[in-house]
Amino acid sequence: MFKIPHIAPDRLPGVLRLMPKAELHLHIEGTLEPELIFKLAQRNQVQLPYASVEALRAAYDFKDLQSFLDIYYAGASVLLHEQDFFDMAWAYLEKAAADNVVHAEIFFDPQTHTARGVPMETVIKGLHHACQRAHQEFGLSAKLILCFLRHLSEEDAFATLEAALPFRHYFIGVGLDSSELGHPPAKFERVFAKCRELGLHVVAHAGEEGPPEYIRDALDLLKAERIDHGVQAVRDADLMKRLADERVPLTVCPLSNIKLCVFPTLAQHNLKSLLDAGLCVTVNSDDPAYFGGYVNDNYVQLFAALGLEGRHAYQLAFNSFEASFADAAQKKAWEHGLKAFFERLREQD
Ligand SMILES: Nc1ncnc2[nH]cnc12
Ligand SMILES: [Zn+2]
Repeated sequence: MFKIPHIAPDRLPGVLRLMPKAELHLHIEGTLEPELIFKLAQRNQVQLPYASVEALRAAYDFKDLQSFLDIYYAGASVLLHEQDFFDMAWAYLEKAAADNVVHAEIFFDPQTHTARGVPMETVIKGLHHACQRAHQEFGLSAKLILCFLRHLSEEDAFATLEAALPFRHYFIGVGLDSSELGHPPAKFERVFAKCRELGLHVVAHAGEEGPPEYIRDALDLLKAERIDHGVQAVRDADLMKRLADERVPLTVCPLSNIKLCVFPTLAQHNLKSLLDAGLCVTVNSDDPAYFGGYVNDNYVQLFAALGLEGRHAYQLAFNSFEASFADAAQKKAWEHGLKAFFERLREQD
């Protein structure tokens, strides 16, 4: 077994920031910073219901998932042209590269845009070109995952899939997001079956606010390969055992869970219990522009609040590569790089 060197607590934040990692739960529309929202609003002559960047930021005081989603969809209304989607994704990818993210699997919500008359092609090509450039400039591999909005109908999801098929080679999978309670996975069983037939990877948000049954249904009905959030699994011992036995990855988003009142404080977050139970947990930022931090902020604040150590850092980064949809050779290379990173820390001791 690879021996992780002890890292003094004061060195840990620096190590977490420098450590190579993958980000697997990131909504690109959730990276729109207020400054960019205002810039795009001006460029596209879109009227915003907030007087200033400060007034918009002051509204980021959420009581649950729905209160966040209402503002998040309003923020996305400034995106109209391919350049807008490029600019949004590029701003995120620059930050991700600075955070030593070597691989990102990025969610996008096409229905938020097509419902406003923005063509699917505009959305996907703008995002794709930013991903391509990040690979060229930073060596960061960035892949897209198309999410269906679960508060809309399955029929709408089918129409969205149809519209996206001409651009099939620009995205690697599909996901399910938006308002969870009252919109169980069963609602999307047929469209997910179709996506699997098309060879797309499938993931789903489940157990963020919703009950453990939604996680089980995401696995059994949608055949989800990863569960986004999944923190409510702790309420069901059988489900916990299954998630551990099958090593189903959970893409956990600590700062998101605090901002949306899933846990009262970071110190009360259950990520350590999930890790200790042997689950393949990963750390991610969800909607960093709204939740107060990008992926490294999630790592650093979580580690401080829960008293996590170097071995947890290694495990979480390792899990992020294991849980990714990259091919086996690529995963091996990243895992090798991660080990080399921790070996170098030992030499510096
Ligand atoms: N945390 C989240 N849960 C569900 N849908 C989302 N869309 C963007 N962020 C989300
Ligand atoms: Zn999410």
